Amino acid sequence: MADWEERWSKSRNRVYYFNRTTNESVWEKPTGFSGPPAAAPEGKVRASHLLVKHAESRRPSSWREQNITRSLEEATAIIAQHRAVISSGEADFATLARGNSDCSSAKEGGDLGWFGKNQMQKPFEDATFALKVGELSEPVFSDSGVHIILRTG
Ligand SMILES: O=C(O)CN(Cc1ccccc1)C(=O)c1nc(-c2ccccc2)[nH]c1C(=O)O
Repeated sequence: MADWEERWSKSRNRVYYFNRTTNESVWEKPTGFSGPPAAAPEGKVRASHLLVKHAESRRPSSWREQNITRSLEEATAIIAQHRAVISSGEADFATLARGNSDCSSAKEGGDLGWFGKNQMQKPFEDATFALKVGELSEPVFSDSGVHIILRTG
């Protein structure tokens, strides 16, 4: 198990796991993986996010809810509540994102992998690049909805 290492797939723009002993590559994190994180690709950051959509979102629909009607104000209050729970250590980011994020990345605990400039919406990019690794953003507003972002790499 200790032979696994995290690597970066440029073609798929996401991490994968390589076993140095068996030369096997897998997309899913092997259970018990505790190797060093992939080295940061030049000029890129890694982040997870929790997205709460609202009626004015560009696409007010998600895996969680077919037709999202909450208001921007309600979404902001929900995001603030999630932020408080994460900041208090009551729940971990990935667990909360997995169950509550309106983004398809919820399935990965909110992980978006590594990305560089000009890949994400500007408010999202600016907020992420302003974070230190391990830091949690304030609520961020984009065309998708309201986010909290955890910079992880
Ligand atoms: O799917 C759409 O038409 C609207 N989008 C994607 C989107 C939203 C704005 C601009 C470009 C693409 C979203 O609503 C969306 N945005 C995100 C997103 C936003 C910022 C960073 C990462 C993901 N996820 C989703 C999603 O459904 O899963």
